[in-house]
Amino acid sequence: MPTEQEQVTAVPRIEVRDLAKQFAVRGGVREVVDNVSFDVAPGEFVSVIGPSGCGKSTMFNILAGLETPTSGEVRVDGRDAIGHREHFAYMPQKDLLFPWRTIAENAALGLEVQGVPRRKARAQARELFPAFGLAGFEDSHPFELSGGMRQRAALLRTVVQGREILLLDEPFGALDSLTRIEMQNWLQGVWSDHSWTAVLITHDIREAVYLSDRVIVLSARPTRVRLDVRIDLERPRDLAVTTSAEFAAYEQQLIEVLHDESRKAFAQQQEGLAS
Ligand SMILES: Nc1ncnc2c1ncn2[C@@H]1O[C@H](COP(=O)(O)OP(=O)(O)OP(=O)(O)O)[C@@H](O)[C@H]1O
Repeated sequence: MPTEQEQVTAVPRIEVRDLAKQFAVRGGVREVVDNVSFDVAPGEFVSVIGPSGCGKSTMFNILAGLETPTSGEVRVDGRDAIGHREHFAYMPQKDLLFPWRTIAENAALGLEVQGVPRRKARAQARELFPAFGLAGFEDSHPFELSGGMRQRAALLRTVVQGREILLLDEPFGALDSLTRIEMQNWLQGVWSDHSWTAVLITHDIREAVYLSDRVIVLSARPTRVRLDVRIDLERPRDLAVTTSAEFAAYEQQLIEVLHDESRKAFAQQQEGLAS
């Protein structure tokens, strides 16, 4: 455990400062992100929740270097990261594996694109198969795997490229509830084994509390940080913690704020429809 002094002086892994994003739309501009600021410490697991359409994916695209902000800063390990794509291992909602490639071939693809020779890339990817629960499936094709396994293979493909900050955009949204719980437990395990820093977008408050050190609630559009809550539940966590009074209190606090913002977002959408 770092000392209190080390925690105070450590450079945050990710610094987001006064981030704003507007899109040009017919008849004007659409303000989507409005002065969002937060830090993520090295090794921290932070979840981001917010009403539908508030700007979560836009913010993630800026972090991932896929979109440039209108103003504000993103720094990774103290350095400007705007427009840089190399820092983040991205786990999307859909696995995006190539159906005609084997899992090992899919997993090595990112390395091969970076110029690593094919044999070396595949050997490097294969080393991670056991930790990702994929041992024995190296030569299978995506259609032979379950949804959860395909998601793990997609994450393996980005992690093997040495990107140690995970950006997880609702990665379990399409999975059935039992597989989802298995994946949450698996993610908790690999996250702590590898000391990754992780930022997760989710609509599931229970998932956010269960996995996170902190949960950030974003407001309705244009989005701002409405609440930033530290989750002080002991780790490692197991399912029993989800029935505790502390867990329920966190859920309640987050649900109230999220519902308040969702009502505003819904009203905005109604106004938009009426105008
Ligand atoms: N390229 C674009 N041009 C114009 N508007 C955009 C563009 N990209 C996103 N938006 C708008 O920005 C807003 C936020 O979209 P975004 O996808 O970031 O929200 P979200 O919080 O991720 O939504 P959800 O929770 O439903 O996935 C939406 O109103 C969307 O229409």
